[in-house]
Amino acid sequence: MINFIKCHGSGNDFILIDEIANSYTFSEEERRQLSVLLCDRKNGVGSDGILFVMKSDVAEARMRMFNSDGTEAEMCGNGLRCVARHIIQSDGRASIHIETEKAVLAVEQVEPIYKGIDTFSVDIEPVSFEVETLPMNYEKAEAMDVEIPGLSHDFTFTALSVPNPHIVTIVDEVVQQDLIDIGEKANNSPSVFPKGVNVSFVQILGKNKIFVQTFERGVGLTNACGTAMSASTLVSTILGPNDLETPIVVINKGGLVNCVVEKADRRYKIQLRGNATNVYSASIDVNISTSEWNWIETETHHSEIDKYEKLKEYASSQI
Ligand SMILES: N[C@@H](CCC[C@H](N)C(=O)O)C(=O)O
Repeated sequence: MINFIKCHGSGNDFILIDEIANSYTFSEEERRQLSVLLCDRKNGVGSDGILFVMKSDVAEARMRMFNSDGTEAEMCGNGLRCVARHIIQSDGRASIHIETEKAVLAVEQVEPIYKGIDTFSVDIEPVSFEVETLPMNYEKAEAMDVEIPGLSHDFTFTALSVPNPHIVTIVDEVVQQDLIDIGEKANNSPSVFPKGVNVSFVQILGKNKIFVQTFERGVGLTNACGTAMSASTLVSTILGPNDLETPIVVINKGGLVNCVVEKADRRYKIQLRGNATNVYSASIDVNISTSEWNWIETETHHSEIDKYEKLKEYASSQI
């Protein structure tokens, strides 16, 4: 039997499995198989990924994030807010640390970004523009606002890791089919992106206000991607009209978040602030070896869902 919480950050939805509270001990292969089985939107529970909450020797907890195709990501910004909420609400402290694959990150509960929405802030770092950190094979050490050979002649991209890999382009209008085409091409170009890449289109809506949509590595088109919105805020601060140290409103298909970019010496740090909404809690019976599973029990969190709908309505009125 597996207990989990179905949650989302900006409509980027996850199955959160607390391995500590439930004393689960999955093998690496089981985590991969569970992700493919349960994230499937047709025959599974349906989600963009699984968040495994594990013990940490250096922080209050450790987060591991698996995409719906079973690959593991270095980081997940929307997922980290959901894990932050989960640990903060059981721990009782409003400000803690969570270990991720590349860094131990500060997370905290902050002022609501919209009325009635419990809001969590997570640090997104380390940030690097060196192409080898994605990794990306390119003729120069950095790829800043350039055409990427083989991808498209119509768009210029900036490559960065936060620390998962991203390429970001600023467009006049987001054309979803272009994003899908480029996302698929980039993720089928191992000679350029040996570990794949998240691809984002950014539309500048005004000063300190952007719209972002992302084709995620290991998933495809999602409602929102937290690390992508952070990377897009940084790129549109360097190349566009956004201010440093100011909450940038980032509208997405699933709602909105705020991102704040800080610069110290030549290093950037981004804070991502937004919802972490629990949709339902569930128990399922799973046989990983036969890929069979059944619902045992679910409890829907109606009032959270209703409050989030209001934020979503407001966000879509802002595009
Ligand atoms: N949606 C996530 C990122 C999930 C991982 C990504 N698909 C990758 O493989 O890097 C977020 O909110 O950051």
